[in-house]
Amino acid sequence: MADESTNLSDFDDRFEEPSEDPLFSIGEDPDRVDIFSRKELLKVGHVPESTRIVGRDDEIEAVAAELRPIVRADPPNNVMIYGKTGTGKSLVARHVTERARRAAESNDIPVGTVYVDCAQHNTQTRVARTVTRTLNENEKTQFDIPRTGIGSGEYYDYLWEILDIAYDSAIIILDEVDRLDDDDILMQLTRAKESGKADCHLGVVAVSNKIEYRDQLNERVKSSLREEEFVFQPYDANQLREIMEHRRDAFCEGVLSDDVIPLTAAVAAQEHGDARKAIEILRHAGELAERANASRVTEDHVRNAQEWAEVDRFEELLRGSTTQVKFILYALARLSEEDPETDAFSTSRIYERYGETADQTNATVLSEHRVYELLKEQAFLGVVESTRTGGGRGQGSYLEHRLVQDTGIVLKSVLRDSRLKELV
Ligand SMILES: Nc1ncnc2c1ncn2[C@@H]1O[C@H](COP(=O)(O)OP(=O)(O)OP(=O)(O)O)[C@@H](O)[C@H]1O
Repeated sequence: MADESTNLSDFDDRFEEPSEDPLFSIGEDPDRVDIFSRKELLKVGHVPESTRIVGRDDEIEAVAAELRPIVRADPPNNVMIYGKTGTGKSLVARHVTERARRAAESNDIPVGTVYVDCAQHNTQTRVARTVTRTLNENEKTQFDIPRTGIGSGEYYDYLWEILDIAYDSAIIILDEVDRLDDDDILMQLTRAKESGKADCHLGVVAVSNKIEYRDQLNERVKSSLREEEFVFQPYDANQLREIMEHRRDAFCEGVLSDDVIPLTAAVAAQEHGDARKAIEILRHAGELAERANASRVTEDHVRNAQEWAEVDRFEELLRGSTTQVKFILYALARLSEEDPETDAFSTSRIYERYGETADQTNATVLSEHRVYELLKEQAFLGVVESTRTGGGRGQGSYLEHRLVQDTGIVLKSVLRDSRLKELV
């Protein structure tokens, strides 16, 4: 592994000036048209200002009502926001929390706010560390909180002191809260005041796309959380269109063809009304136009960007699957392509094609039974649909399998695996 402290500028310098490196030469193409003017508006994680937030007024008002007491130095209510991915949960949580902080501060009430992505910080220690280090106001507390070497208990000790010294209230957003490996953190935070650990009001805004999350919490956590729940509904095509219209200025004037935003909205609405997907497809369509040196972003760029997004999503679904599983899916995809009249294929037919595929790349060929088991596993994951047929007279019943996703998408995705590339 490379030494962490290796300075890249120490590497052998073959190009005197960075601009001389042909790999990075931008070139002055007189016909080149700029596509983006403020691309950052389409970046994942960008928090748009309030004028760009569309169609969530009721939700913003509802969440704000729970946090409003902090403006009068009263305790806020805890909030739980559920909803499918890309429905604006994190956005609303962050937006309302920030506005609450500003409103309280204009009344001279200091409010601390922290955003924790629990997918990244999924242990009690990591969450406690992030919250403590973010809220630590060094000039007021004189604490220098270590990054490593102490456990959650010590972080909490610091935290309670920081809260007492620096704040009247604090709001902690726990995004993707279902990814936490331990719900004790919720107990610690929601009971801090009543258990006398801190004198500051603490509000938790928890966000999850798993509606069943609450049922998994233990009774003590549930009773201390006593939260207000909100469920965000997916966006329809009109709302998605509005959301993108409000970021149109990410592009240079006149480069978006008229049908680009409506088409992107229609595509994302079919998916399940995911605003993130819509914004990603729009950005990628622009990048494709840029790479092709086109002067406008067109419907074709959107369609290609949509396919790219689907291949990406399918790849995500296969993350962690072995190359053998990809051989099996490749075999099934090829069969479906070669024989479009047939809707589903028996295990033995897939096995035969799989054997040829594995042979071609000199990979180990698994037994038919193992392939059957792997197909059943893929059916469980929703990649394959397996149905039992009656079979003919004298034949027993057997399983037939078909791909759930479009064949082209599956092929593009599995062929990204370097072992399968040689099949092309
Ligand atoms: N109402 C809206 N107005 C403007 N932009 C929005 C709106 N809703 C979502 N977005 C944008 O869509 C993207 C996804 O939103 P967000 O991250 O809030 O979704 P989420 O529901 O938290 O999704 P996940 O569960 O996957 O985290 C962000 O870039 C966000 O800015």
